[in-house]
Amino acid sequence: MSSIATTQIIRPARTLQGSLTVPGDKSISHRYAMLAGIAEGTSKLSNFSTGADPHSSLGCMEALGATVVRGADKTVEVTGTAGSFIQPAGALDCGNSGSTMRMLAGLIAPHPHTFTMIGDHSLTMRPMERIRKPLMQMGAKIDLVDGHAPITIHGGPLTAIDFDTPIPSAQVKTAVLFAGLQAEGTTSLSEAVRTRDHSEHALRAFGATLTRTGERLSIAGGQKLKAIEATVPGDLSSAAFFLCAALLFPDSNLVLDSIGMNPTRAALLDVIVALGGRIKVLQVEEHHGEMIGTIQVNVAPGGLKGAEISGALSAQIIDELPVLAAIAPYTRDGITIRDAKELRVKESDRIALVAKNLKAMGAEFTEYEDGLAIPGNQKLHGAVIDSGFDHRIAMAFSVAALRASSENEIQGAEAAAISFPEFFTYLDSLCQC
Ligand SMILES: O=C(O)C1=C[C@@H](OP(=O)(O)O)[C@@H](O)[C@H](O)C1
Ligand SMILES: C=C(OP(=O)(O)O)C(=O)O
Repeated sequence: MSSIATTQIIRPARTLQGSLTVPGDKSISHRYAMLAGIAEGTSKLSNFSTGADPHSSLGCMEALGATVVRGADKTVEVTGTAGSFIQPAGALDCGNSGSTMRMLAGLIAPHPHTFTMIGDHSLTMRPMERIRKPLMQMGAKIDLVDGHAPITIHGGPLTAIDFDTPIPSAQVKTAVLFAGLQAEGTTSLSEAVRTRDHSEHALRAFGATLTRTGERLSIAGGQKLKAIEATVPGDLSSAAFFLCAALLFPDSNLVLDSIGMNPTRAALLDVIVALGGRIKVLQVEEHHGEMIGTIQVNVAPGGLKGAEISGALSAQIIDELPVLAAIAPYTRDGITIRDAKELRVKESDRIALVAKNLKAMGAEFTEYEDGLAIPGNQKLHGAVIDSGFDHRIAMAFSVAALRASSENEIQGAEAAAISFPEFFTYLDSLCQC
């Protein structure tokens, strides 16, 4: 994050009421931006994410020869390169976005150019060997610096592989699928944990054929993509902050419309119900394979219970774990999170930062290498919160602050703009003091 540091004061609230339309899903926006950039024709994307990260992907597509027109009302038109990226004039700047760097690496590796991919300080600390390995197996020549960006890709023809993803990562899966789309032969892969399947839906929407046999996904190389018109569903990972905030007040009532409810992304809703939240699905429809719905959330009369989150579930709600940890002290039985070591290599070490900020607010907890155990029934006080310039930490602790006994100061609050620039405005309008 390079913008000017800002601090937000969050005061304790009494309730949360109202309805909300969150901006377009970050994961889907990345994929539509990239596939539109390689497709033939002009894709018209509505409700594109307002977060800085998917705009990093758009910027990279422009550098690779696509034309991008950003409309006023969250519409983006991308005229693609019909399968041929150009040699970019400079480095591809992925900003703060792991998704951009990892997924784009697979998309560009088959092209006969030399690419350099760079990112900000946080992105430069994140592991990139995980994409180098399968892409190298396909024949790509990729240089990293000690396992990290800057990444240099000496692009050229790739051949198909059979790949078993060792870590649950939709970004790695996507890098392999995007490379496989352009490789010689049929690439297949299987995942130990089934991660978000937006890439599979997006590839099909742009005209590619993908097959699934049991847990194995296959994609034949040499397929050409065609532009689409699409509306990006609202981002459930952004909505998560408001869903969890609503759980903190017995008389809250929140309606979320046009929200993405893809089953591989929606496990948070099951956790909320297990915790004692009530979710009513008011309407649901499908668009390009993605479920979009309207939901209403409030708290059941018994209040919030507790939850144990581990195994595949931790991978499926990895981005929502910080906010669940932040509300854990206010539950009755607490929340335990295990098998979430990946949190340590996100935009920050999210386990360490959650621990630091819970401690600052006076909470008790146990920190593990792969998670946290946070007892319930605790009273938290105001503190200075260190976001670590990590968007999800800034927003998670803004939610924790709503039930503290005094105001909290969120330092590095501008990080929210990475995925959800409107977050503080919406929080202000929905919360009643
Ligand atoms: O595919 C995606 O859009 C994402 C996958 C997850 O990362 P990993 O693939 O590293 O698990 C997630 O944390 C990230 O916010 C977005
Ligand atoms: C981890 C995240 O994103 P990325 O990996 O794309 O930086 C996130 O948004 O929480």
